[in-house]
Amino acid sequence: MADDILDRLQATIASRKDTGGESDSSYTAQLFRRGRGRIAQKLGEEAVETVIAAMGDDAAAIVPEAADLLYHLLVLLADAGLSLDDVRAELRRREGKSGVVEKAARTGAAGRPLSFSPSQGLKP
Ligand SMILES: N=c1c2ncn([C@@H]3O[C@H](COP(=O)(O)OP(=O)(O)OP(=O)(O)O)[C@@H](O)[C@H]3O)c2ncn1[C@@H]1O[C@H](COP(=O)(O)O)[C@@H](O)[C@H]1O
Repeated sequence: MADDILDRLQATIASRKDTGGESDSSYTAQLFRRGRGRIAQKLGEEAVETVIAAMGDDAAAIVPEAADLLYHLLVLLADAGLSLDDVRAELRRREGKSGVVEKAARTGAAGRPLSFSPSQGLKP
């Protein structure tokens, strides 16, 4: 059995997908049955609940919301035929590359904040 809880959870989710989403007693199977739109909607709800918890005073309240978020993200990845390894590979590709430098290369804005004027909108 995998050491890491995320790997074990991913394996459980994959096994629910393999059953063809038939089990009534499995929330994961129900999600697969309802399809990508429902899974994405639940992920969005859990993200909003995480944000709401983050805006409160109780840091510990973020933890269960983060767990809901990660669980639903793993279901979404599985539904799309992807896995944590795909995300790990992307994170490895980014490793050591500053987010500020990456953004500057993408926008040409050298990390400067955008300015706003009513006539011209947002400009770097
Ligand atoms: N980690 C989780 C997990 N986190 C959250 N959830 C479910 O996600 C749902 C979260 O949705 P909400 O908070 O909006 O609650 P809700 O109102 O009941 O949800 P909806 O009716 O709106 O869908 C709840 O039903 C939770 O029980 C999870 N369900 C399952 N797992 C893991 O998945 C495994 C397999 O679960 P089953 O597929 O149910 O056997 C379990 O052993 C756990 O390890």
